[in-house]
Amino acid sequence: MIRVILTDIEGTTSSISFVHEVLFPYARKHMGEFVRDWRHEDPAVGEQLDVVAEVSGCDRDDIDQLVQTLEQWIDEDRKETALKTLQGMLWEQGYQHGAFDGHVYPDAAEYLRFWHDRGLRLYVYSSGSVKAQKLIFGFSSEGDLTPFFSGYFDTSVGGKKESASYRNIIDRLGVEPETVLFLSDVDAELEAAEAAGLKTCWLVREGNLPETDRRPVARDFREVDALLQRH
Ligand SMILES: CSCCC(=O)C(=O)COP(=O)(O)O
Ligand SMILES: [Mg+2]
Repeated sequence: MIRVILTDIEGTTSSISFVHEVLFPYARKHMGEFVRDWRHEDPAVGEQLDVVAEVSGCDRDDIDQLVQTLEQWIDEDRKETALKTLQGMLWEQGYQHGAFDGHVYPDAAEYLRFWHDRGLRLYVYSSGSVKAQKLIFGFSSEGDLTPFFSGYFDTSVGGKKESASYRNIIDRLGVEPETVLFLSDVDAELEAAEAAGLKTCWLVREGNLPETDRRPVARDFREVDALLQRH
């Protein structure tokens, strides 16, 4: 019996194109100005720059090199926690200034509400920081969806392709792994979740459905709901 839904964002609740064509370019454009303006004002920015220097081996005092590293990480779609934390901070300005709304598929919004109202507990697990997760759902094209979520997990629990991360989440939720359904568009994330004992469903929002009997596949959250009815 599924009691908890744990969902990915990019490619699952939200389009890949919104993340790659709106959020990442905004971060790429504003990163330099953001870290230069805020590194002395906000200790949290300085802390993340310490981590960037440590991970990359850059000189902590060379702000140009640090910015260049962050821009390169954005181009490479690196899931570095420090980058993701800084992105969350600067996207806040974009959402607040109305530069964009968070894209959420209408079917995702509809069924998140429906599952919440039916008593399922909903959580997010994304490489985007918890702040970025709350922003995309709080400023979403479908309205404020944050009241439906009971909690958020980012890469501070571990990478999404590592099964230990899912075991961490299960420990924190205090539930049996087989009562949790993890939704994602990435095969390797689903495999890691399955190795930790979670149930999974593969979201394929675009293109042909893969031929697989390894796990259920759904085009949208309506099809996920049909799967839930069978559990
Ligand atoms: C929280 S919106 C930004 C998403 C993001 O930065 C990202 O890397 C997407 O990762 P996901 O784990 O949601 O596929
Ligand atoms: Mg994804």
